[in-house]
Amino acid sequence: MTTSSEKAFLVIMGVAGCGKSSLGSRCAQALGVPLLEGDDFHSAQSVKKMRSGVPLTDADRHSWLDVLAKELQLRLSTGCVLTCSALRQRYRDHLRQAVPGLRFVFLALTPAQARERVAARPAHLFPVSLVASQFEALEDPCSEPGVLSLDATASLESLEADVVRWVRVGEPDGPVEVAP
Ligand SMILES: Nc1ncnc2c1ncn2[C@@H]1O[C@H](COP(=O)(O)OP(=O)(O)O)[C@@H](O)[C@H]1O
Ligand SMILES: O=C(O)[C@H](O)[C@@H](O)[C@H](O)[C@H](O)COP(=O)(O)O
Repeated sequence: MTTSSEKAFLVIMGVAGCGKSSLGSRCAQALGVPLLEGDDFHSAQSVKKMRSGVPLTDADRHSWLDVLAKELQLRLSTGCVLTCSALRQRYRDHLRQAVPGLRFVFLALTPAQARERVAARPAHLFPVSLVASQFEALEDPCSEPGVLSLDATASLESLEADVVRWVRVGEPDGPVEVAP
């Protein structure tokens, strides 16, 4: 349970287009904690790679996660909501090392739904051709502790309400699935 003296620390995770930024900003506001947009911390080289349709490697993501871990540690006294793809378990563990007990909200959707959403925002750095590689990298976090798995196609209002309830009311042992 998160009490008023204990600040919320959450990562909103999932593939490109799942709604991390949209839900993250709402949750940060609702929970009264700062928002950290993980994409703002990619290196120029990684941004260039993604823009040109080349998926990031573990090594690209390792240095990015190092930066994000430091940014999380700078917010230990305030809590925060971080948006970060965090596709593999080792990436999530990297962030957990910075903030023990860090919680993850996983926005689940199908490859077709992700492609449709990414294709609808052509000015964005992430091309639709890379969506398949996101699903290849994705390791389902549902067996890990402190994970709330949500249907990314639910309304943002209901997703926000589910997250706020989870943070404020507490979590049972193990992952939680909330129906849309
Ligand atoms: N729950 C939702 N229902 C409908 N559309 C959504 C939802 N969440 C996000 N979107 C839309 O999907 C697209 C991708 O959302 P975004 O928040 O940028 O995802 P991400 O940060 O994971 O790439 C945006 O056009 C956004 O408006
Ligand atoms: O690990 C990765 O491959 C990247 O983090 C990747 O997921 C990308 O940065 C975003 O997903 C694109 O930006 P959006 O998340 O805003 O779509």
